[in-house]
Amino acid sequence: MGVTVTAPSPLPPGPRTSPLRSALDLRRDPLGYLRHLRAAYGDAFRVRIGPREVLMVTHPDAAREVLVTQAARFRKGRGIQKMQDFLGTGLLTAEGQTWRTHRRLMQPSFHRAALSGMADDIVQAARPTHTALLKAADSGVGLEVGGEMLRVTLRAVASVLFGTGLSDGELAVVEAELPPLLDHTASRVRSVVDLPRWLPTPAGQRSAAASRALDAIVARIIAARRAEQEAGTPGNDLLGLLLAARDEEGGGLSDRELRDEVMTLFLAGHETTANTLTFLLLLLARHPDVQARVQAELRGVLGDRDPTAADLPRLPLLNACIQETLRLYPPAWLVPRQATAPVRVAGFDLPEGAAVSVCIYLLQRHAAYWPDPHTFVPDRWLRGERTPDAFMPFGLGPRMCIGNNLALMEAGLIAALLLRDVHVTVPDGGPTGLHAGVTLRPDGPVTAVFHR
Ligand code: HEM
Repeated sequence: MGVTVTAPSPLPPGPRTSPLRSALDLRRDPLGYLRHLRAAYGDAFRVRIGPREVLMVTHPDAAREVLVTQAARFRKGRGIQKMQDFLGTGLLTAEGQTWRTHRRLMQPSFHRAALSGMADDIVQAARPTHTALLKAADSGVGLEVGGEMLRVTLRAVASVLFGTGLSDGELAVVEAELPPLLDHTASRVRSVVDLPRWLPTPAGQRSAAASRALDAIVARIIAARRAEQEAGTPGNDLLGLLLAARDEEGGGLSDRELRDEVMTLFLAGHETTANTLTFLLLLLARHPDVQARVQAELRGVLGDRDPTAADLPRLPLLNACIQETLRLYPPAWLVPRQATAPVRVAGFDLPEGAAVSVCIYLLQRHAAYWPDPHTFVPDRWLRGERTPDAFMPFGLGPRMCIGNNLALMEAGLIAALLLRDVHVTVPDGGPTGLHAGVTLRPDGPVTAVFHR
């Protein structure tokens, strides 16, 4: 009987710099450093991030190995696991059977047909921003777009989740309390040294108080909705659908599970979509010719009407601009994993426990897949020159974003409403650098001047 002996693969290539040097390079300019490493070592390379060596993957085939074909041999990276402090066990952080059960229960609520009924709520949630932009246009005063987009997507997620169930006072609490909580969560995810949770740091205490305030609101709404459901009127917002969701045995989500999922959807669906809209406005300001064509498209299809879900497929150029924005600036630019068994990725054998990250940012600018990879060319999508293999802003495989249709609908509706009536310019050109934290965003304020 023959024995097959597989030769051990070489170690992935990577710099021989000291951990300190690597930490400094990563801190100063993470994307520039990773770009430099790819140029020096190829599509898969080794880089030290904090205390760990990580295999960085920037090629679609290797990304598929990690996220699709061998997905069962990975769990989420350590950073994501730290989010459990605030999120509890929601879709983003759950693993194994718990994740499978929740994903199966929640998936139908995120199908396009279920979501299209929420389009009007999204447009209403964007109304205050629309008014703010018109006012800014009339006064000629600059407006910081990044903050405005965070506010509008927070209101949009709140309205999709709760419909009109959130009182104005509660919305104000959510608007005040959620951002610091999300920031604190993001900084815990990024931090290399974990302070114990019981250590009373000011940011920790602030976020614990915020968490309590939000919990009280979510608990009140869940209780009210359960009562309405028992009375036969569950409501068609996302919370109503989640409350009504049942698995094959007739089981649903408990109050605690619903709370964790609601917080997860706030976290996952808020800043990602806001950053997409901020980059979109910045890119259109830098490409006034494209912006003029987008506006002509919007006026042709909408006239003076508000956008609806049915309008979105009739706005090919706007959609192409959103896709091209997501290609150049994927908000979830890095997807980290940890191997739960020995695996082979990009031809390298990795032991159980190895850290692997898919760098969506570099992958979507891969020169073998995208001609002129660093340039904003929305028309490539209209000409059918897109390469679906090398485009994965929402990830791939079983853990792919559950909110992708919602995000595209939300970005499309908000952009259509705003750009129908105003032309955006960024007189100082806007920040040239990127902040690559948990999400990717411009590394400074984007101060826009609007014109009617
Ligand atoms: C442009 C906006 C968005 C982008 C770029 C984005 C991107 C992603 C990516 C790349 C993942 C996969 C992470 C991984 O595999 O580790 C993910 C997961 C997820 N996203 Fe999104 N997302 C966006 C908007 C949303 C929205 C609007 C929601 C819901 C309100 C949402 C909810 C989720 C959830 C719950 C997960 C975890 C899914 C699971 O593990 O089963 N996302 N997102």
